[in-house]
Amino acid sequence: MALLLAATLAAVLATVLFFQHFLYLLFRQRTSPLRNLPGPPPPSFLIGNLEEMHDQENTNLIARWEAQYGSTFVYRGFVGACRLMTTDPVAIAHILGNAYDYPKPDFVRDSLAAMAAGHEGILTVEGDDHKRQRKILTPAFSASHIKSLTPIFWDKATQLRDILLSHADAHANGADATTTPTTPNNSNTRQGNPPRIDVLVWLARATLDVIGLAGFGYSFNALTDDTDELAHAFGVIFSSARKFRIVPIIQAWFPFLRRFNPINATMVEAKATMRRIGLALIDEKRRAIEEEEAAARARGLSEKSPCSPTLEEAMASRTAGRDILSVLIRSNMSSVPSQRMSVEEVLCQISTFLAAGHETIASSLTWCLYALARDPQVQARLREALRGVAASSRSSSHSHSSPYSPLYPSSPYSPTSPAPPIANDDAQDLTSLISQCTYLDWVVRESLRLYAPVTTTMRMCGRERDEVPLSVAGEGYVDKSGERRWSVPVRRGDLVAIPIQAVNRSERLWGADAGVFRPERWASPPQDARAIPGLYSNTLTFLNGNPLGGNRSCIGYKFALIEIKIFLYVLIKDIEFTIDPAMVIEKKVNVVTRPFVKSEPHLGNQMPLNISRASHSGSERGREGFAFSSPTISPVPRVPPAPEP
Ligand code: HEM
Repeated sequence: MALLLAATLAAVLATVLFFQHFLYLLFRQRTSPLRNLPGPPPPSFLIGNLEEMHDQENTNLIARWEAQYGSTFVYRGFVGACRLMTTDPVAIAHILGNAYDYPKPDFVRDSLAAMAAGHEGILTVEGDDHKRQRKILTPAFSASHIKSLTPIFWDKATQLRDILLSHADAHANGADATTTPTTPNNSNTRQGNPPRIDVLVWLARATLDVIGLAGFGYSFNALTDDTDELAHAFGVIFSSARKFRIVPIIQAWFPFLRRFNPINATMVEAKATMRRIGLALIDEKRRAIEEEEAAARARGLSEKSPCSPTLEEAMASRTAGRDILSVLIRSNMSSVPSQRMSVEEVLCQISTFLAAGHETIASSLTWCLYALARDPQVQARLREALRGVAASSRSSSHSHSSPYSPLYPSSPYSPTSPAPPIANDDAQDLTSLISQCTYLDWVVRESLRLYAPVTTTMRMCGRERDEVPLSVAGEGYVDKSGERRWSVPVRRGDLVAIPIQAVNRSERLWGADAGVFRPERWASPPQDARAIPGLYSNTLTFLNGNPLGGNRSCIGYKFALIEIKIFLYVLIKDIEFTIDPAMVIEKKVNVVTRPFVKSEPHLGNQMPLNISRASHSGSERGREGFAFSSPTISPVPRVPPAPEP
């Protein structure tokens, strides 16, 4: 009886608290200064515009709102709560430049933590914890360090190319390509046509292999084997298609309801696997570093700090000591004890890198290949530029000492055999060469502009009150009283959406052809676009930050750019990608943007492209031996393609 009474009281109390919070939200909403901004009417009182927002990548929603309400407006969330959205470069610079005063809202951090990043990883922590972690992680992402990892990128790109070529050749020779041992069950081979390959799945495997080796010295071997338990565990946690569900929206405002989420046994098991392997990796790296240090001391280097160049040089000879996790652990060990990361924090970085460093790059490369398949002229021009790099490299270096050189059309190992040794100075030289290839650079900039893997991010005002400034040269906005304003009043708890993709594609900033894939635009980007406060290339693809106010920009952007360029070089040089013109590709966002075929939603995320061995034209053969790098490339006249999805 007493138990029943207690349960009833608890239920009544919970209901009262629930309604009290609900009333508070309604009151907050009625008094919000954001109510005075223009914006689209909410189709639903309960969930505002959230359902439309969920599918915005395919409907051009934000561009339509921007055209109708200007660059700064509000849309509605749960129970009509105003959320500020702006494509105004000055407003975005203010919010990103004061990142610690505009943290990620709790519900975003919770969903990132659940996705893979954990609650103590750099993607989810805020304030001083973030500053401390970022400082320790920074050396692992320096340009010179990432360059030392490039042999891994070359190996994996070449291994992928060989798998795809063996598939294309088997098909050309009349064999049933689906029987190729290394082919996952995702090809659709039609007689007479080049084989259709789901490039998304292959790129996901290759980039997982890269982050495994470069990130932690861990071999997933995903290109040749899909049985690795860590890869499986990660796949479960970072699960695929996301439907619009109302429960997480309500949980965002009533966090205690999250306790009632059903326990998913597969997920629990996957998290336990990630933790077990992560702890083993940390332990292994730490012991290796301690042994290295002991060996260095024994050689008379004991007075040097663990990060001194001499010791770095000594360690650099071992691939095992070069991965990001090793550098992070070394940097952690040499920090002041009070500033070090705990084991739990280091563990969270492993899953963060897996999530942030693999799906994003697979998505970028997939969309880039798609754009190139839809525009054969750009693809041909890129191939010609890349073959020019190869020719120029051959003419400048007569011998490549490694048993495997990425330059040569066919590597001497088969896709199923173990990867060759990674130590490869040639790989670093060639990386420097392709970094100077102007047309490759334009293609990468353009595809990262048009297909930013992360399309929107969310921030919350942490200041009691603030005025978000807008561009004085811009139009501002007209408030409900008819007055034009150039700043937006916000208060603690107000949500701000940063529409990365919409800014990257804004016609106001990029001109009327903003939605078209046109690498030549990078010869002279429009003046208005130069105001976008992006870390890279006047786009928001990698966001931006400010070391004083908080730097939440992508720490891995140099890693990403080099990996993307190397993969494009290796693949495009030898493989021609085409797409069935009747196929409609749409997007689905689950943290990163993935494609699916509109008529085949039951097949989930995929990007089916046709592949064949690229031929060498006479003019390309004639170019061999000539320097390729010309800072100005005259635009090729071509029919403007249709806007991209
Ligand atoms: C094309 C590839 C990539 C894109 C487009 C990308 C994009 C982004 C974006 C937009 C953010 C900010 C997220 C937010 O605050 O809401 C971010 C943060 C981050 N990225 Fe990347 N990323 C890429 C590759 C990588 C790689 C390769 C790594 C690591 C190996 C990485 C590691 C991180 C980390 C650790 C953060 C959190 C930084 C912080 O909060 O201080 N990313 N990335």
